[in-house]
Amino acid sequence: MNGEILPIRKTTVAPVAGDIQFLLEGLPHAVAVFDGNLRLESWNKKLLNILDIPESFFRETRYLRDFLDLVSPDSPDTADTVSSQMFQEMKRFTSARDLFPVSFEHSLPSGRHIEVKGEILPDTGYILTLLDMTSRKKAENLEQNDLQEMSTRLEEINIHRQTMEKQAADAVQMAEELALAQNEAQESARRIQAILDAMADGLVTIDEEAMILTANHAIEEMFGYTVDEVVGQSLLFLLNSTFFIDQEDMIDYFDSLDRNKTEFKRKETGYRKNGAHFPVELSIREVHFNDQRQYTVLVRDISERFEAEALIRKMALHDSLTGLANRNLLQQRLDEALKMAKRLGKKVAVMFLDLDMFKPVNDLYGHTTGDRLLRIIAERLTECAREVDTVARLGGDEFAIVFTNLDDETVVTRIAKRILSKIQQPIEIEDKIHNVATSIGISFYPHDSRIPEELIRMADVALYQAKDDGRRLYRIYDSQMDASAKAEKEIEMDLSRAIERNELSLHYQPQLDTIDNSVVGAEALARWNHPVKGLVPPYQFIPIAENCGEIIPIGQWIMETACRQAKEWQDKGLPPFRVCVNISAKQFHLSDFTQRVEDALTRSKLAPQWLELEITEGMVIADKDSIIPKLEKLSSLGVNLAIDDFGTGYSSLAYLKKFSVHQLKIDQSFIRDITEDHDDAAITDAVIRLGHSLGLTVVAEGVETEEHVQLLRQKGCDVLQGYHFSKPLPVEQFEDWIKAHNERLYS
Ligand SMILES: Nc1nc2c(ncn2[C@@H]2O[C@H](COP(=O)(O)O[C@H]3[C@@H](O)[C@H](n4cnc5c(=O)[nH]c(N)nc54)O[C@@H]3COP(=O)(O)O)[C@@H](O)[C@H]2O)c(=O)[nH]1
Repeated sequence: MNGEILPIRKTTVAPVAGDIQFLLEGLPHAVAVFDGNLRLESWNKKLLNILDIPESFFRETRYLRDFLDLVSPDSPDTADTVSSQMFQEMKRFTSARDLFPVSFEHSLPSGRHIEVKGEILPDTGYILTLLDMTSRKKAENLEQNDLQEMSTRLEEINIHRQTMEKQAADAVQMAEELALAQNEAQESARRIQAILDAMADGLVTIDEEAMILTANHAIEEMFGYTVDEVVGQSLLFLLNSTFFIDQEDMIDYFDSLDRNKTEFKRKETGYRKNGAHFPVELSIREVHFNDQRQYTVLVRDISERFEAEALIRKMALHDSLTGLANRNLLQQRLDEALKMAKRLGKKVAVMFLDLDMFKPVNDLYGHTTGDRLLRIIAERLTECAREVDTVARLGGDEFAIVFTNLDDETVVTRIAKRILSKIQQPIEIEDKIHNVATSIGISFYPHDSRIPEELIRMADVALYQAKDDGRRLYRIYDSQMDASAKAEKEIEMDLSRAIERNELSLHYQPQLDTIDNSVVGAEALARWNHPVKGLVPPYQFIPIAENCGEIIPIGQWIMETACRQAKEWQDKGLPPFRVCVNISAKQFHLSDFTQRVEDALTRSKLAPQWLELEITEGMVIADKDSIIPKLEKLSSLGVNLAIDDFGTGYSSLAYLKKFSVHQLKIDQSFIRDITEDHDDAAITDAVIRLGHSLGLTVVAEGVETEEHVQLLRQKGCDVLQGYHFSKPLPVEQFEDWIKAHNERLYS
């Protein structure tokens, strides 16, 4: 009885052609059965669906060859694939005697992916089964980080599974019925066995003692045993069950099944001959034969579904790049930590972190480097935190940590200090050293709040404060921060609409040649006329715009407006002078920044030598090597480059030599007290000499008095700017000022 299905239930139904058809329709895959001459004998409807053919196709006599033509048309572009070669081979045969069993995967012209199986039938004939693997194939190709697609995949697998379950259940039932007629029709039974053997799911029948009576071919493939080795064993032989204690227990379980239900499902662990474990789903049905109770057990390998579900669970809670917890898991852990802290009278801390200088690394060296850097940061954070804490990546360069079970808050401040120093350690990626840092905000339960969402918000507010206070430091939340954070958020929102609402304008402050007092330049300074708050000074809104990224559109608007204005003045006949535009770090580090400058010049038709870009020392020092080509490109365009606020940063001669800059602007803090403070005077003197030794023009800003003018003239400073000449003025007033100045100068 090796591999055959035993008669299970007495029936009056005799196995006639209609039964075979019925059975074929119940199978989970498309089937075509051919006689010894490879002429189509029977088929099921799934064959029509999978091959996309109408029922009329079967009106004429069909042969195996016709099907192979449908599955793999002779086309040069498919001829190279293994499956196409296989089909070519099969097409050469004219009778079932020449054929051989096949099993391979193939992509249909329709895009469906199928598994093709061909088996020689016991007496004579051939059975071709086509299993639709499209959803499984799609699932194999899924990107790990595409959670959405994974969900779709699971849905597809589930639908596929449900369909298979239904079909398999039907098949089992039909097998039972048809098997009853074995004695009357051995021929049909053998055919049935062949068809059941073509099933992808394993099928065993067991007696009341849970001993295996029959098994189909899929059981062999699934477990690695031959049917002979399986038959006569307990069902437990195929399982590594943590549910069934022993054979007795299993028998009790079967006994206890609800007789009113037709089918029972259990998830179990399959146990292969080679010792490997794999998840299986058992669908158990009770049947009666000669007054004896027996069971059919359909065994489905659910490894794929199991893995997909596990992966989805993991992806739903973890960041795919770093493997850290994601926002969802962080929230879960925070909830748990708060519950535990409440019970045990402990404290909990929420820490928010935001990397400084990550964006330029990402922009300049690409996302691969950016990703590697983030992974290193994740490792460092994990090293700093304790085992019990949850380290999460919230997205981009934002991280968070939940500290649980704290006795006192100092543990967290100690860890914050450790993190600050650890993150600042240089990171080497592909022979390149990168320097990033982090700002940290912290809130505490129960001190700040008992509500998880509030604690998160407060840590975020504290983080903002840390950034405002100069970055690379940590701040602990206090309620004062809320008011300023709220105001800042409001400004952020309003700023995003400032351009379209026409609330921004530029004021211009003249720069004069020290020798002849002619106007050589005008610095464009942004002004924001807020509808409610009135005039908001740039030192208030520019840093916020930088923080929230709004500086990119605002900075672009400023550059375009200044270029247009300069050209307009030239067209009006004013003696030409440079228009100087402050460029923020975020703007400058844009990969297409030079293109943006070129576009502004093209659109305004301003010649490049009349545009000066003011950048700060910090901006260029942060990434010297990659900045040099950018500065060179700008310089080759003919645009002037000035280092703003010189003296307040690195003031390194070495970098100045390398950069194609044209001008140094001495910071106004040195000029203010230059007449009284010897140090300021000495620094100003040194900067002027340094600038000249490098062939640069030196500009002094913040010139407020005639004494300033005299002293700076004495020291050889080239250009002067400050309230002594004029405050920054709106366009019309600036025009009036310049006309009056020129009249005085040249009349
Ligand atoms: N990225 C951009 N930053 C900008 C832009 N416009 C302004 N800013 C930056 O905002 C800061 C404040 O600017 P503002 O209030 O306009 O102050 C400038 C001058 O008004 C002021 N100044 C000039 N002369 C004097 C003086 O004699 N005394 C005195 N007390 N202040 C004076 O100095 C500011 C110009 O500074 P700088 O840019 O360093 O040349 C300021 O940091 C601006 O950079 C913008 O469009 N984009």
